[in-house]
Amino acid sequence: MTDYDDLFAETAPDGSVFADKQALDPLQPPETIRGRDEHQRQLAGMLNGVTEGYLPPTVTIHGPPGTGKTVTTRRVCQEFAARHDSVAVEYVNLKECRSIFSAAREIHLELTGETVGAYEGVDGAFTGIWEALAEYPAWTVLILDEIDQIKQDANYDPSDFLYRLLRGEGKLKRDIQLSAWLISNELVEVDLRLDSRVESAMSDEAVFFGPYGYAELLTILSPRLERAFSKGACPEDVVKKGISRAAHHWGDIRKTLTLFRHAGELANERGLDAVTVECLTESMELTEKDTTSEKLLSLPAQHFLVLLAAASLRDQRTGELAQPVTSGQLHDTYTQIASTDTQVGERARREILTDLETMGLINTWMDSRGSEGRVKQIETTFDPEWVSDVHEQFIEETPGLNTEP
Ligand SMILES: Nc1ncnc2c1ncn2[C@@H]1O[C@H](COP(=O)(O)OP(=O)(O)OP(=O)(O)O)[C@@H](O)[C@H]1O
Repeated sequence: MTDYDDLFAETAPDGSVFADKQALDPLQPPETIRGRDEHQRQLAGMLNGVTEGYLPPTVTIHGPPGTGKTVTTRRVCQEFAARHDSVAVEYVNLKECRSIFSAAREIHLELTGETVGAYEGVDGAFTGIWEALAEYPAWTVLILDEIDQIKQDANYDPSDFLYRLLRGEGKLKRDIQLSAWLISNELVEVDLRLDSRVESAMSDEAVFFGPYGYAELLTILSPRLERAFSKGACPEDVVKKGISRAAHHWGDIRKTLTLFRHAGELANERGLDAVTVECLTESMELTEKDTTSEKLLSLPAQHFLVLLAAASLRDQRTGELAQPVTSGQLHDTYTQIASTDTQVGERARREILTDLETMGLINTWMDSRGSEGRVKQIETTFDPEWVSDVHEQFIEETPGLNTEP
């Protein structure tokens, strides 16, 4: 029988470097938005358009992961709405939405609390959304996070989707203005000129969030690190070194928080009183692998298969994974690993490669091969073994996906 006193005593943290580990959780909302003053000014300026009777129909907030797009946008909008009765803000995360219908259904659910049946279709969802908005204040900002996910629907066209969403206001008896704020890693090009009421020059605005630099990461992280670690357990030189490396390699706050969490865990495992530069160096690799694996596991199935094909070819002599691979080699490997009923054509694969490059997972370039002409080369931006490492888990989490061993 288990002796629980012993069990809990043995597993209790002993002399941990952490005082409040939760402070390193990226999901923890920060008390204050730091290091994004210019962006907050830009967003506030747009919201203040309300006082002049104008909000842009769409605003694209774009930039690489972990650069504070969501947290800054939500905070500025909420604070503005709290000061203006005529303004409402709604936030919808579309990260699970792989189709136009699921996106429309998610927005409907957020605004009404009710689920739209599949039989009601996209039109039914839009109608429900507009019925709900009829009860809203004169100005509504609808924040649509991770809108790039809908791209997986081959019929998705951002201009058409937003046109359908925004033009609904014309159907209302009373005047209400809807402004869609789109958060995405890429710039979403929206052209609402289909609608003669919207002047193209005024139709959309874009705000870019670049990777964080050293000074910004330091201002954002200092209070969190102070809370997270016991006094003296994360010395100043380690903090500076960690932040400098994180700024140089990523500029991503989420990865930087993970970097310090792993470094602290390594220090604990080794019975140290404080995090050392060695812990940090090892944590860099762990963090890179962790965050990349997470990204790989959230890829759409075909994207994963194409990446797997780019990272599965072994050098016959050394047994090492071959990098880079040519597009011809990728094609051969892809047709071997993807079962016939799941394979997509060459054009779709080319588009997927472009997506993977935008996501920062691969680099591609053209090489001149004399008589063979120009050949496309493809290389992963990380250790290619990591794709095989998550292969099994990916299959388990993706029902219906068949791959050959
Ligand atoms: N300027 C900031 N001030 C304070 N905390 C921040 C700031 N930027 C980011 N954070 C912290 O980092 C977390 C992640 O930021 P956020 O989700 O806004 O990034 P993002 O750019 O939207 O990322 P993604 O594109 O991956 O969704 C936030 O929940 C917050 O805890």
